[in-house]
Amino acid sequence: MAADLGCPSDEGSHRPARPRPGSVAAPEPARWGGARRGGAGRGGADTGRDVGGRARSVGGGRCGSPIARGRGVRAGGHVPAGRSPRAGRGGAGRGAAGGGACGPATASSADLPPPRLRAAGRLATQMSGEMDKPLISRRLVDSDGSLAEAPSEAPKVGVLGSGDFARSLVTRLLGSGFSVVVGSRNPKRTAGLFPSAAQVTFQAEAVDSPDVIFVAMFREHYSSLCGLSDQLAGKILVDVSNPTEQEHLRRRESNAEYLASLFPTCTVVKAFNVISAWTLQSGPRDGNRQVPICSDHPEAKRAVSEMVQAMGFMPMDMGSLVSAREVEAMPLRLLPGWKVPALLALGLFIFFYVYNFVRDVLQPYVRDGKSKFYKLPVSVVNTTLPCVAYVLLSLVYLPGVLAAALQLHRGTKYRRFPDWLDHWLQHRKQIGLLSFFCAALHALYSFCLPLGRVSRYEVVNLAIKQVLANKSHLWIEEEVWRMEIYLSLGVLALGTLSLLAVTSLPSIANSLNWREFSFVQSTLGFVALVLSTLHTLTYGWTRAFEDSHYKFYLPPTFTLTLLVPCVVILAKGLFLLPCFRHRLSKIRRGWEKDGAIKFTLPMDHALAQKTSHV
Ligand SMILES: NC(=O)C1=CN([C@@H]2O[C@H](COP(=O)(O)OP(=O)(O)OC[C@H]3O[C@@H](n4cnc5c(N)ncnc54)[C@H](OP(=O)(O)O)[C@@H]3O)[C@@H](O)[C@H]2O)C=CC1
Ligand SMILES: [Cu+2]
Repeated sequence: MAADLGCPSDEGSHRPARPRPGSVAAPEPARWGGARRGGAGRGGADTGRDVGGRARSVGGGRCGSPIARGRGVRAGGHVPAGRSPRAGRGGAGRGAAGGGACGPATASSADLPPPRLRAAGRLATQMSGEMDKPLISRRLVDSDGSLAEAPSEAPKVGVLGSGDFARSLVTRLLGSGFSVVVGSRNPKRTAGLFPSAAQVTFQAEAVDSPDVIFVAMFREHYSSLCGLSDQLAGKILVDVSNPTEQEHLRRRESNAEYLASLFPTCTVVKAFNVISAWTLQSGPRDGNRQVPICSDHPEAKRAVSEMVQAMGFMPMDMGSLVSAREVEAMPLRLLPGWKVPALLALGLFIFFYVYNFVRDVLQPYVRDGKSKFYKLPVSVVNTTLPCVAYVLLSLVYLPGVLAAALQLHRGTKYRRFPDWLDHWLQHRKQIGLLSFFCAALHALYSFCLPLGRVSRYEVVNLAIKQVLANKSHLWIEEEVWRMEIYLSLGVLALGTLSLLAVTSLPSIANSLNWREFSFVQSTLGFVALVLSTLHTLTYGWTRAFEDSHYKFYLPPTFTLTLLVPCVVILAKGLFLLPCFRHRLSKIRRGWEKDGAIKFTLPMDHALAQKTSHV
């Protein structure tokens, strides 16, 4: 497959003349200063990590690649003699045949010089130390704020391409202490776009000295690099590209695998495709620090991982190059995990909106000819939102109840739940957050209600009626109490829900231990459900029993919404009964009804004896 895609070998390919249009800064020893933010290149330099030329340790140090440690890769960067870095991909055959992929006809993957990869490993090792150093060295910053010159001993990295991504990458690499050489088809035109510390030259010259070369180009232009295959042999090519959704669906082979098939004598590493040019430029943030990396060659992967760390990101080992397809799919995903919960929320919203419309707008219009269509934008929405929030909240706790019932029924926890229940359990967080969102909107709408003309006219009209009826004091004690309790319970329910929402944020969740997390999510979540139920009941009060509230024979909306939450609350109450609680806790600790495992609870021998042979 790979060989078919390759372009013919081009041993005698001509090289373009090599003028040096880009400024090559005079090398100077590095002295590291404070962090800064400021303009360099197009959008301003970011805070890169200054680690160049100082740290010498890896593996043992805290900047040692977790990938290398986790996978048992030797820190020395040694490749066993005779073992090709690309042996796993069968590159030797392709390279020797010279018919398919780009590359010298005689080159094979077995010819790949390990020292080159070792050098790359050392390069990254140099860069990866002392992560807490200031991000950009003062020496690298010109008086005009642009990046000036890279230190002489800084390891050299190549970048092919001069587009948006290349420019951000170069800025960050320079800020992280690397020396960068950019390869462009037209260096004269593009040199001005890069910080002056970067050397901008023709592609052929740019790939000569660095061992690691970023290919910051689109896939369709990869084959235009075939003429450089001699010089690229044995080097690490970093594929940063992303396909479009259509391309991803159409092609079975990832961009990185395609690049590897074009250059069988190179080692291809997939990395950085999930990081946008903007993030590269502005610096990593908590949410998007992870950089998935995959390659068939552990040493190359380690070298790139350590560069990733040196640039302030977090490498994530995704295995061999076959995973590149999965890595390339990552930026294409649109809110994975939210589709079903969002559709569920939308479905519930539409159902309750139509139901409320029929009861509150259509029925008065049909029966009395009263136009209440003004209720559509605010009033009907505000009666719908709490229904959706409340039902969604109960749907967060219903699958847990169903799972417990299933375990009780089966008498074991070692049988898989049906797929639908599994999926439901996995989506509880998203359903809960959507419930919080609807509840928060309901609170906002309720605050805004008095601002509308409707409530103003209603108050004035009521006042006029009172005056005409010669009544001076309107005070219905029961209504006052109902509303006070109703409001207070609503605020408490929303407050508890916000606590749940906040603790579901990864940064907060990570700071809690398991017991704290489950207390908040399980116990407080249940409290929120009970508070919401009481809020709904005080809203409904006696209306469920009054005929006038059955419009078109449809019961009031709140009675419908009470259905699922009440089932959940009752079931939870049921599972708290000692007989169910003990059995459930035994099952969850490994006991099985008819299975091989006869489990005895240490604290309760008598009960264990009674139930172990049920
Ligand atoms: N932009 C982003 O935020 C991200 C981009 N990426 C990936 O990075 C790669 C580059 O993206 P981006 O910088 O936005 O793209 P651009 O179109 O801005 O840049 C592509 C560069 O490729 C070079 N190139 C080399 N050969 C050719 C050719 N034959 N035809 C056209 N251009 C050629 C050009 O540089 P020159 O003229 O100097 O040779 C050009 O500047 C893509 O694969 C993209 O998927 C990945 C993550 C994020
Ligand atoms: Cu409410």
